[in-house]
Amino acid sequence: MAVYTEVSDDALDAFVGQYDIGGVVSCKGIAEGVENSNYLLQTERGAYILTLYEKRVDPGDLPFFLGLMDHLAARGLACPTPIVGQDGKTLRSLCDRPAAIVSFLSGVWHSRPRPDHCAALGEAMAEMHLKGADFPLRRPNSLSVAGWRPLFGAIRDRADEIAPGFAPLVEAELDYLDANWPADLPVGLIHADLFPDNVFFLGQRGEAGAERVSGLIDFYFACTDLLAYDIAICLNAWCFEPDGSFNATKARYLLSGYRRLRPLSESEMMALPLLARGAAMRFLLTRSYDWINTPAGALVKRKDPMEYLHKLRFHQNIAGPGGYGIE
Ligand SMILES: Nc1ncnc2c1ncn2[C@@H]1O[C@H](COP(=O)(O)OP(=O)(O)OP(=O)(O)O)[C@@H](O)[C@H]1O
Ligand SMILES: N[C@@H](CCO)C(=O)O
Repeated sequence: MAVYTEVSDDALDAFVGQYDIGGVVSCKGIAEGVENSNYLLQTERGAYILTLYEKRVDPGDLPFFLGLMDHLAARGLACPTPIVGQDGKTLRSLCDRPAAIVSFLSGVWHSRPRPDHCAALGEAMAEMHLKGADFPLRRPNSLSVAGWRPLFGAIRDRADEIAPGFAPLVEAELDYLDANWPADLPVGLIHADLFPDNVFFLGQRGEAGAERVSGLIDFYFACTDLLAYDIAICLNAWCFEPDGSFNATKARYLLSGYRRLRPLSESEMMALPLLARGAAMRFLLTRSYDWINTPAGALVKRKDPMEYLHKLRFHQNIAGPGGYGIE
């Protein structure tokens, strides 16, 4: 459970008193997520999400994240809207952490998404890319190719705790990614963490095509980067089965859904295997870092780095976009 910071009743009442959302009815820690402390806040006016920003979020980036959600929500994308306080601000401080309240979105996420969910995800991601195109702020992706080597440097000494032979394997892959990472693909606003738990669906469950995306959440890795890299992250996060096998049908649906709204160039298609290797490396490294560094006693379930080592190996053997079910 991702609650790193406990909030006392008095501190919460004083905090919520700075908004026009009524008094606190209840506030419960949310048993999902690994990055920040999240609470489901029920007030006299309705349901909200209270987030206290923790370790990996740079406070200097918060105006970007909150401004982005505001921008996308104003253009009709289903995403949380930051709530403005009586002082006109969305960002303030609680228990010595930066904190904000955002709107609550209904829906459920699917731990085993079907192909039709992947198609809907593809469309929603393309809609986000299009609606983010005129967002005026920029934020470089600190977890892209230039950030991976320093991240690995921070865990290299304990790399054998992840897997025997982990260090040389990662170093060889980093050399390859550094040498081949594309520089000339379309760039824009990307989510960069669009995993199934960050995409909510509503509608008739169980019936293919009957559910619609009701919300994208967790914009706290959003940045300015290659648009196709966002797709590569999703190929990793949505298209592998629990037994580790790759589901090319899901990949085809995901890419077709995306291309219905935003066509992909030939160069973007050809770059997908490389971008997917990079995306696998990103989550392999952050999960490895967390595996080694999560504080004892934190109410959080660590995510398995080995899942991403397996995915990396899969993409290393893909020659072109045909490997993802498309030509
Ligand atoms: N706006 C929202 N509406 C409804 N539920 C939300 C909202 N924001 C967050 N949640 C709930 O809180 C959980 C954790 O949120 P979030 O994914 O932002 O946390 P996180 O710590 O950044 O996690 P991670 O980066 O691991 O996905 C979500 O799975 C969801 O259940
Ligand atoms: N979605 C990430 C956690 C947040 O970065 C993962 O599954 O590793």
